[in-house]
Amino acid sequence: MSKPVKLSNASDYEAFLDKYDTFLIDCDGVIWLENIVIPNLREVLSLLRKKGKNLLFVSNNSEKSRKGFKKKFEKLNIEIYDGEIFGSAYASAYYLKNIVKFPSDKKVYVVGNVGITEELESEGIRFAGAAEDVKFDSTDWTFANIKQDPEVGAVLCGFDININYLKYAKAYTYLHSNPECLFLLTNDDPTFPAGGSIFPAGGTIAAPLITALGRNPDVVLGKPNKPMLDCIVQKLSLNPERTCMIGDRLSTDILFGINGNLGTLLVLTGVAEEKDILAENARIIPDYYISSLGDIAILNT
Ligand SMILES: O=C(O)[C@H](O)[C@H](O)COP(=O)(O)O
Ligand SMILES: [Mg+2]
Repeated sequence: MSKPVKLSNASDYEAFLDKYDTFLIDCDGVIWLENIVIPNLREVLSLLRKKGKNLLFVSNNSEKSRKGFKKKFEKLNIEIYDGEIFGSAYASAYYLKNIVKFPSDKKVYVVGNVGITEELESEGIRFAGAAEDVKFDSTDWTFANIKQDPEVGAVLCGFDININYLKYAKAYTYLHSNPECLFLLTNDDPTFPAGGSIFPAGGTIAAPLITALGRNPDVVLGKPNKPMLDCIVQKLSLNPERTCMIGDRLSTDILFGINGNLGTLLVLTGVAEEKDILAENARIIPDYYISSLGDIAILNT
């Protein structure tokens, strides 16, 4: 397997940028770590814009809708425009509406937060669960109180900071009692970087359901999976040869780029480390890697 090329000086950066017109840029671990912007990232993004590059921010983070992401970009003072964000919550809503053609008389039961429900709303898809099942009194708990909504035709599971047993119990009953009920995950990342460490990510939330049901989800939307790429390709006309995926995780971002025949650049500011790609048994290898996307800012001087 060929070794990745390390980008480490101004001429490497120039040659790399010249190869591509469009950059699909991951967020957590590339642009920011939680609420801390990676050093010099703003400058690099404005350099890419000055060079006329197309930018699309492609994140598996389902906590935020496009609206929520836009607010975060603005709060962190990072330039952003409508149509430049594609998150896994939006991919899920887009997929249900345009690929599944989810019936308007059905609802999606959501194990997740406002990012998912805002995107379902934006695509006109009805839902249950999410915020309405956050608070319940466990002292009065009885399984007899788990009532099924007959309109639920899919369960969509993403990152959920308010996950609880009630949500699992409801999601399970929909999926167990109705083999037609679709089981979707926004993404299946095992971990994500934040606060100087890594933490369980959106992909861990569905694990109890998978165990209880004894089956995997029907579709996982986020990177590296094809549905996310199909949704992006259906919306924008991309020339894979002139498009590069930039990310911090091999099993999602870099594999996504490889699966889509895109160029790939791994940054070392998030989950993956240099040893992961240089090891003899490394399986997912980017075309390029760089310590930080912020390093490219030296081209501004
Ligand atoms: O499950 C999650 O929420 C993800 O691990 C995470 O936030 C990934 O976001 P990305 O790196 O794709 O922006
Ligand atoms: Mg990331």
